[in-house]
Amino acid sequence: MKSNKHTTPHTTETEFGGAIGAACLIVLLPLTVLFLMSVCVSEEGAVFRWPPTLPPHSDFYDPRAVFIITGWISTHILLYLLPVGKVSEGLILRDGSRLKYPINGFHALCVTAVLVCVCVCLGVPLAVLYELMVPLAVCAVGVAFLLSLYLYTCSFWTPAHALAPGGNTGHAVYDFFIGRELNPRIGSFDLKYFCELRPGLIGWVVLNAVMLLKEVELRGSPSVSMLLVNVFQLLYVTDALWNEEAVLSTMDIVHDGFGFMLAFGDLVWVPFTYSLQAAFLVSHPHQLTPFSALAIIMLNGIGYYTFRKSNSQKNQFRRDPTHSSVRHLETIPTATGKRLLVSGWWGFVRHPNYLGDLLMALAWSLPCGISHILPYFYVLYFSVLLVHREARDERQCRAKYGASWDAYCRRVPYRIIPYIY
Ligand SMILES: NC(=O)C1=CN([C@@H]2O[C@H](COP(=O)(O)OP(=O)(O)OC[C@H]3O[C@@H](n4cnc5c(N)ncnc54)[C@H](OP(=O)(O)O)[C@@H]3O)[C@@H](O)[C@H]2O)C=CC1
Ligand SMILES: CC(C)=CCC[C@@H](C)[C@H]1CC=C2C3=C(CC[C@@]21C)[C@@]1(C)CC[C@H](O)C(C)(C)[C@@H]1CC3
Repeated sequence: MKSNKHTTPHTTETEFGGAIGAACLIVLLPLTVLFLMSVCVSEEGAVFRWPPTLPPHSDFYDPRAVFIITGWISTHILLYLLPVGKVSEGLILRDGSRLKYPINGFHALCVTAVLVCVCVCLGVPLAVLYELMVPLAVCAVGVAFLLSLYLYTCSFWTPAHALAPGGNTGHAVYDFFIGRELNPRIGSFDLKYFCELRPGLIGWVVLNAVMLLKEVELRGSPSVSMLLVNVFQLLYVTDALWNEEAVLSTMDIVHDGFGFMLAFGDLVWVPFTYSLQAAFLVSHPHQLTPFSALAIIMLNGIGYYTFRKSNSQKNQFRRDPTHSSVRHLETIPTATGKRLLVSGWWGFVRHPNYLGDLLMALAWSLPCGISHILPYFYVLYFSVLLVHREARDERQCRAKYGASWDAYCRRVPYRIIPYIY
């Protein structure tokens, strides 16, 4: 195969502070995960305490963790390869082709749920994974680094049209971080699509279940707070896998390369930081009053309704604008032939789905009480991620739709939160 090194024009625009920012993030992101997990299990649970309470070095490695992570990823590779469910086509690529993707993530979730139930019934001590959380995270970081090195190296044998628009600056560290290749595959196995929805996302809810089992082991029964966190987050993950096809049109699949940022995000950040609320509740039990439990359930319900309805409305409109559920909506034309919704959910704010997601994020943290900042880490990080994501999407839409996008922004002035942002 011919190397593309000398044939691809380099992108000049960078994000995250360029090569220096990327280098810092490559070091800081894994340290942040380990720091948060260590603080979470400590008695004080204090993020701002200095020096931080860290476990001894010996606690960072356990051979069982290597075995578990290898087994977990292998199981999900097998489930991905099972010929069940339909096969969908992604959006049209620059060379005019369309890739095929198996839509069987929901099956993988169901099989995992059955396996977890069988383990519990057979008395397999799953709660022991709670003690292995830090070595499991260390091992997942190792997998993310190895995978990113593999992706970066292989990208030099990829044709120029298969590279991501933003991951080809020529700065090795930056490109390693952002990802050079858009849709890296081994045969028909799509590495980015697999990582985005399977091992990390399903791993997150399994870790939550482990926390619940640990709580039962320690206190005899699960708390209302723990049940709420588990049910809310399971609903979110089930929704993502039930609507798996919709991920094929997200910017991560369509626009972003697959490098350290997404590999680490999918395999480490999602399972080990999104499960912090449940981990926190094991070491810091919190009693909810029936009224606060009800208020939190309502908040999650409103958030989920906003998130699902707005995502479904846009997906339906993009698939078939003449469908009875969307044809009454007001739209504006664009030069590309596509139209933009200016009424319904997308006439309320420019990102109603982000608003719903943020309301849910708050509902996942509130069951932990308000005595510590740690369970609110997800809300804070997620707000930053969505504001940054909104700005990136805005740039891409302005480039795509020009004056029509400006007209949409005038018509719908608020980005995520009405009258505030
Ligand atoms: N839990 C987590 O960690 C994360 C969750 N998310 C969630 O993922 C979901 C997907 O988010 P994301 O991929 O960022 O983007 P969106 O689903 O918000 O899609 C943005 C795209 O929608 C289209 N669009 C925008 N405005 C309109 C309009 N008025 N009418 C019609 N089409 C419009 C444009 O694409 P086009 O015109 O080309 O169709 C635009 O690029 C969200 O619900 C988000 O909250 C995202 C990141 C992390
Ligand atoms: C700090 C760091 C390394 C950030 C990387 C960002 C990733 C963690 C997120 C980028 C986009 C994501 C999406 C989801 C999870 C988080 C990441 C990977 C998602 C799978 C969550 C479930 C949703 O329903 C979704 C499928 C729409 C969503 C897609 C984007």
